[in-house]
Amino acid sequence: MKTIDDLQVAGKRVFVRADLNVPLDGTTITDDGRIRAVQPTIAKLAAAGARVVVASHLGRPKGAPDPAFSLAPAAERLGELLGQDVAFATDTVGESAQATVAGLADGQVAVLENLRFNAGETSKDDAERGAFADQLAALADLYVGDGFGAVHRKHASVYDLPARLPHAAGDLIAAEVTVLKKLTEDVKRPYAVVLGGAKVSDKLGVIDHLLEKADRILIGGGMAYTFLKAKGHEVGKSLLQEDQVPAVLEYLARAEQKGVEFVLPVDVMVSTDFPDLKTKAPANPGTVAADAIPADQEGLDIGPKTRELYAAKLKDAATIFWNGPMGVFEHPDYANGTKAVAQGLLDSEAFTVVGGGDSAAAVRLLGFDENAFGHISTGGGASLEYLEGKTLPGLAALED
Ligand SMILES: Nc1ncnc2c1ncn2[C@@H]1O[C@H](COP(=O)(O)OP(=O)(O)O)[C@@H](O)[C@H]1O
Ligand SMILES: O=C(OP(=O)(O)O)[C@H](O)COP(=O)(O)O
Repeated sequence: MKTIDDLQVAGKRVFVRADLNVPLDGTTITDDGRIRAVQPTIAKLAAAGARVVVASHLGRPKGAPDPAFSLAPAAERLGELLGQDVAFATDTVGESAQATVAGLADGQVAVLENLRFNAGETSKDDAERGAFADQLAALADLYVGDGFGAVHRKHASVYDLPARLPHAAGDLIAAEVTVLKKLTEDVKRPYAVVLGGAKVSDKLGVIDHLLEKADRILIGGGMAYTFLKAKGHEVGKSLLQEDQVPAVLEYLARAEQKGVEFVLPVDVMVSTDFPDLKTKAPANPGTVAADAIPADQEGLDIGPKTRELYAAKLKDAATIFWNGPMGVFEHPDYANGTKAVAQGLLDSEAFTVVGGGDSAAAVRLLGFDENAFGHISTGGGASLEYLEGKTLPGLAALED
């Protein structure tokens, strides 16, 4: 893979595919970690005289403009971090984008509006994605892939665009791959993996591979309820991926055969209603045994006994990989499980890797020192699929 140092960027329009998918409260960025992570690449290109065109997705809009998912706040924050004005195009490939890019002088930076406001970005149809990639390619001379959090997506800006322009990997992708590679080669044991979060259907599949690698797999977050259901327990209104129950049963059986330890919640925090994340009004959750979730309740965090159990299961690990919060950490009443796991990583002697936009944000928002962890990856699904040994579209596309 070429790096940006291999490119002649002075005077050129350089398209940087970043992952600026940051958590927002309205238009306020609650954690800017992903912007800080890619800022050095953008600063380096600008300092070398490039006209930098930054593009990203944010959230999952449905292929059409939606102001709730605008990248305008991210563009503003990027400008603050760079200490220079950053232009913002109010569309991605239309008149505003074309005029904004045409107006860039050497060393200046622009951010385009959310790539996913265009159906072509995420289309499964090669021709539709290709047509959108052609429009993006018209805005640039060179391509730098540095959105590590999205390299597992076969999307136009990640996969099709680099085939149309001379390309290189940015410094963030290079750094992420260097650390994650270590976990695929020589892993110190016991190797514990903690999985949680809300993107359950995306992430359940990686367990298939982890069963060949990990010694211990701890399950929390929204993912836990599909496991509890597979164990024959009712899960009330909790997140459930019913169609994955047979796969989970197979994982549990294979783990037993292989001597891989699956650790599931023994108790959970529940409520009849999803908490108000805006006002953070007290939610007064109840605590119930994991096999006794009432039909009208939703599991929103691991319970106190599970917190202790998970801390104990992490204590003697030599390597820990963690993706996905243990609960709805954005509300203080459901943050304790995520806090306990973060603390569990720090209390171990292990080499620790935390992956994922929300997991990394949770660590910082809950007051932990990010430098105390071995590595904080900007990608959750991306790092899991990398560890799986899969060919990631956004990395394959950067190869020569
Ligand atoms: N039990 C649960 N029910 C619903 N949502 C949950 C639950 N546990 C965690 N979450 C949510 O999961 C989200 C993060 O999931 P995900 O995007 O998969 O993680 P990451 O970005 O770290 O890869 C958080 O917004 C959190 O509120
Ligand atoms: O947040 C992201 O992934 P993550 O939650 O796995 O860390 C990336 O920005 C990818 O977003 P997507 O899962 O909507 O494609």
